[in-house]
Amino acid sequence: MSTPWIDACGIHTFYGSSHILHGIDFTVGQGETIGLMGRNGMGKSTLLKSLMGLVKPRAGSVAVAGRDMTGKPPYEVARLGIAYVPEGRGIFGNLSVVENLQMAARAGTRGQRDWTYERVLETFPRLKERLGHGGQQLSGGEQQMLTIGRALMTNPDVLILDEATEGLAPLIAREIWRICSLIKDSGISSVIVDKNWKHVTQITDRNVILVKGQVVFDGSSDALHAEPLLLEQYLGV
Ligand SMILES: Nc1ncnc2c1ncn2[C@@H]1O[C@H](COP(=O)(O)OP(=O)(O)OP(=O)(O)O)[C@@H](O)[C@H]1O
Repeated sequence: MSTPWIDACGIHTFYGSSHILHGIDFTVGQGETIGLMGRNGMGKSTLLKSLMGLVKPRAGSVAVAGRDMTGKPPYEVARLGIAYVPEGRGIFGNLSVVENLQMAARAGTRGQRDWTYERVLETFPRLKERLGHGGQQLSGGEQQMLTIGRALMTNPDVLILDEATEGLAPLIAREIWRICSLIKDSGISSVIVDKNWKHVTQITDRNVILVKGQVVFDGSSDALHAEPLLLEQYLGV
């Protein structure tokens, strides 16, 4: 089997004395699209931050592309091809759409430049109409498109999307799901956190559910659909 892009073992993460993640194993294989689910406060964002080096796990290890990155800073993790779109986004509001995209441009870890400025604009027609606008003039949905577009400009191997469609109008959310499918088809691995399990499982190969900082389910979308009681018990649907 090829080396996974991300391979985390036995992660324990704390905020002060609060023990949030209790020994999580989490892998992202090459070309895999993974849904990370669970109710509010179960530790999804904390897991993503632990993978990215934004929060330092107290125990366990994180390998990226076969290299031990445990405790390494976020920019080093990002340089190994992991693009992270945090909850609540984080574009540069005082820069235009063009500037936000162009400042992110770089080749990927294998020199790939599949995602060019032109391709990103083709993928996000709405952004194309707003090139000169400042980041802060965009709607929430457009800001989310811009953050995803910016992440793609780095030609990542893995795209991590926290709360992919949170707070977006249904039509815009649908557009984000369309883009997630395109990203999957392009061969980029992704980890998608979203409340809408129906949309998530339509495009994911594998789904991981967290309850109180532990993995309670790790399986295919078909396996999850076949167990409606799990959905009710773990996701409250
Ligand atoms: N910076 C922090 N300091 C202290 N506690 C925190 C911090 N960030 C999160 N927590 C707590 O850690 C737990 C897990 O939070 P986390 O954000 O990882 O959950 P989540 O599954 O992503 O949920 P949500 O969908 O609400 O973001 C929660 O109890 C939360 O209150």
